[in-house]
Amino acid sequence: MDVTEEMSEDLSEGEKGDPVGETVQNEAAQSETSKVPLQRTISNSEVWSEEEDKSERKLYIILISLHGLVRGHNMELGCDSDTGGQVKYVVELSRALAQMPGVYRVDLFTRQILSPEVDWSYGEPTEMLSAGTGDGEGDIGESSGAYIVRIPFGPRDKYLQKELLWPHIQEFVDGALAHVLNMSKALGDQIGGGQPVWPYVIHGHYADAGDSAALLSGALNVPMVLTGHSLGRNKLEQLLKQGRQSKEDINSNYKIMRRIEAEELSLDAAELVITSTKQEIEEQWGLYDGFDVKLEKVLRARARRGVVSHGRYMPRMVVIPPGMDFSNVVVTEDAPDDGELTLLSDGSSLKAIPTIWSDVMRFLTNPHKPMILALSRPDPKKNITTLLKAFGECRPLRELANLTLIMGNREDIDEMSAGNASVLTTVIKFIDKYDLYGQVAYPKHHKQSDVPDIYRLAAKTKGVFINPALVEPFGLTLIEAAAHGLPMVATKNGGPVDIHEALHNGLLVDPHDQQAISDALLKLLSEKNLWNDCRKNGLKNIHLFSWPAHCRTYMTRVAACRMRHPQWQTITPGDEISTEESFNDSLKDVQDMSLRLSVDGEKTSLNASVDVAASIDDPDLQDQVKRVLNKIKRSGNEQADVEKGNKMLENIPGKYPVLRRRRRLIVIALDCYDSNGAPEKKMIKILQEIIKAGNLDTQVARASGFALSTAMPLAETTEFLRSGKIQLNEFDALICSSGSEVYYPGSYEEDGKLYPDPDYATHIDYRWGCDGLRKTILKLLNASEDDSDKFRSPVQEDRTSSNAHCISYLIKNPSKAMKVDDLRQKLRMRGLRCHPMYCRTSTRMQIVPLLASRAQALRYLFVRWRLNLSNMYVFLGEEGDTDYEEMIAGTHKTIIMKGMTSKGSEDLLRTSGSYARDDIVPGESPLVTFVNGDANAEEIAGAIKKVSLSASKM
Ligand SMILES: O=c1ccn([C@@H]2O[C@H](COP(=O)(O)OP(=O)(O)O[C@H]3O[C@H](CO)[C@@H](O)[C@H](O)[C@H]3O)[C@@H](O)[C@H]2O)c(=O)[nH]1
Ligand SMILES: O=P(O)(O)OC[C@H]1O[C@](O)(CO)[C@@H](O)[C@@H]1O
Repeated sequence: MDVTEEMSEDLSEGEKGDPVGETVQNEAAQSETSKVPLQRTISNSEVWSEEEDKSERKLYIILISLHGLVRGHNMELGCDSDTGGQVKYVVELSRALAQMPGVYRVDLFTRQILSPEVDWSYGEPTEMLSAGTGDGEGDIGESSGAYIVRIPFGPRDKYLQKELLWPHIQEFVDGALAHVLNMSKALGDQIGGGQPVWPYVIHGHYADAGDSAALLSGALNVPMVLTGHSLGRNKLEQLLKQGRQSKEDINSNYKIMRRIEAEELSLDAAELVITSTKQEIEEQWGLYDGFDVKLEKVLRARARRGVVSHGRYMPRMVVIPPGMDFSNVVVTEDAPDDGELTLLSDGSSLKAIPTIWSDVMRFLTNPHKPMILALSRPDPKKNITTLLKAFGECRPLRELANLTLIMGNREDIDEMSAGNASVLTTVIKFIDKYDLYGQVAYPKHHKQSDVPDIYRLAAKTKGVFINPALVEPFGLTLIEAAAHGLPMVATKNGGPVDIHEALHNGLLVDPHDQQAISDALLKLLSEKNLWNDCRKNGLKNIHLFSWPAHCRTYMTRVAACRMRHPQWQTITPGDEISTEESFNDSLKDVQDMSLRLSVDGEKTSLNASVDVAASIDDPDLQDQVKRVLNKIKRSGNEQADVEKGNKMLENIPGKYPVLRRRRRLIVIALDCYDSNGAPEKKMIKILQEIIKAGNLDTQVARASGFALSTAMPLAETTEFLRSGKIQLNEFDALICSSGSEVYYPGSYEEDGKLYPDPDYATHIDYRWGCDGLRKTILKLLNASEDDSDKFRSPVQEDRTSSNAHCISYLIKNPSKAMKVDDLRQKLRMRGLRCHPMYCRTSTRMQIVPLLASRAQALRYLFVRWRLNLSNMYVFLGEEGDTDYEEMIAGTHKTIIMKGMTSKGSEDLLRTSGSYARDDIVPGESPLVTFVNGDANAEEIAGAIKKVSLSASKM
């Protein structure tokens, strides 16, 4: 049964909804033409208002493109599977966004690669792409502009192609988080009046950066945007269709299942998905569990009418095609002449022509013939070999034209990746087979600056650009060709359909149909009028693809997202305070301040107090006083006297977690349970030893804290600790119920009762639809809410373990339980975004919010209390609950205790054919060490030292 039908009782209101996604592309440019039927012109009021934002907003935007071969000058494009159009896209987008009024800084995060295998420029920690335009009042801001920020992660001295980066994503996220916290603070000092300037949006490009952006935006509680560029499900479909590799081989070569899961997670977390074409929404994203065209329509219509959707969400999709950098384009609207080529055939003026022309022409017997140009990475999916066959087997085409293949740069084919090498070998074999010598050019090298000249050469010969890719998500080369007056023949699969609809500059073909390819090329090359029309149309409409127009639409769409950023409800002394002494000094200052207020005017009115607060020089102190006053205001007593504030301030030391004053946190996350899911007694002993180990070194002991991280709820955790006579306040933090609650023993406590951190609750609340989930899970698992029916029901809600952000179930028979992969898929298909997991030796299933987990809880401690992740030491077993893998990697240090856990819950994690643990966790890392489960305090302290040392050598 169709999912929307199945949900009919929830979503019964047969709304019509708008068409899915919206093509609001480049409306500013669009107003210059009325010819483009597929685009909806959005109204001026929807467009980012320059005037308003120039004065009021100073935005900080983060883009992520992960693999690291990204730089602002002489980009290496087309060399391998990492150096594709996305690199150019993100660099040009960063520059263009930084030019937008209201945008202060754009950071493009990528990997720092310090390896002799790649150019030194990829190792520079930062690179300025463009200077800022200041704050709109003529000042150039200190940190404004567009920057590439290179974050080290994974092996420092090795280049890793994008398919191998998956196990290192957690480390990237932590490194990026540290940068964001510093930058937000620095920007706060520069332009935010001392308040942190949080990222306005975090935008992931491609699956890997989407995965990272989901975690980072979740850790910071800011909106996420996604651009897919090229989608895994589509690639898998196409590769299977080609029939050359089995699904297993495709998975092992391309890590395709891990990539697909990353794309699904990105859909779960993103507020907005930017696509380059309409086709990408319907036919590509439509293949994903987490996106359903029909359901998206219904949910959007309901949201517009304010009708509840029972916690179901679909990201908003919007078509905004990329722009182009026109600065290197030289073209005249008139038909080209071949004057420069004539000079060349004289042999007298070689110097007058671009070098790349002679590099191409040396292959050709008659360089005056029209040139069929293909320019792409030598990736099998670009289908260059079918083009070669089409050319080689079509006599009239060979007589009429030459073929030029620009396939990146190469030194030695044997050194290239298997896929790329096989394309090049086949090309050379076909040239030989069809005896195409003198008719096909395939230069070994070209520079980025040569690319415009290559298009110009093809246009001069009245040639044609061809992109025969099996599927092309967008196709930057097609707009580049059009901008140079070169008509196109392009695949009818993917973006070219939209490009053709906008530009009318050529013909579309079935890329699997060799005959159709040669026919289309012949037609376009031989019908002069058609060729001229296509050239003119392309040139006339190319302005539709402009970056400034892209950015205006982009900013409008982002502005419509529900804005979120870290906000603490509870009183927190200023961010600056890092030592106990300075903390106490500041606190005393605030108390003095308050005391003065109350002495000066006993019943000082709140407004008068606010005025006095405003006169305090120190912004942090001022902030603290304001917070207290606001709190009084919120209490509803307009004329509240300041004594009340004093009382609250006096109470701060007792209420305020000591975490901020810690330099090091030892986190114990050992999942040791017996077959009933009860905590094993041996845990007590090991907890005692770890605490002892942490206190052994008296120098660091004072600044060291402990946290316990567990699937158990608070009551059970407390009970267990008591049974071992371990004081609750040995721990600074308790991360309970699989990361759905955080407690600070000794703080947030009233009448001996411990309350969870309310700010954490707000932080993880994103997309949490508790009631909808409860209902759906009962349906999916064929379970019953009725206690009298509980013997028949395969699961039963464990109410004592559930809380506002965790639904816990007892599993009756783990061998029959649905795997996490399956359950998550079914929930996603219904628009329910959450984090399902099994724990306590598969005796419990817990559903927590999408971005809540024990790993994310540690990131929260970093954001909230500035306890740097790299100063955390996490103790784990060799197995654990299904959220355990995410805790192994990251910038924290991990100590794995051997033989501690007899059984985890991993059996219930993945279905067969899914991705593997190696795609989540790095095989070896200097940040991970091992110690025996029966180790004593000295041995444990030794392991802590050992991992610190190996980490310091990274
Ligand atoms: O030898 C080469 C090959 C390519 N390029 C350049 O690299 C870019 C390639 O981009 P594109 O043709 O769009 O293909 P991909 O590399 O596959 O890029 C992916 O990302 C792009 C941006 O989203 C989308 O347009 C594509 O459809 C998608 O496959 C273009 O600027 C080319 O000029 C070179 O400079 N030299
Ligand atoms: O073949 P795939 O894996 O879909 O990758 C293509 C993508 O990879 C890149 O080349 C680099 O990330 C992109 O430019 C492009 O989006």
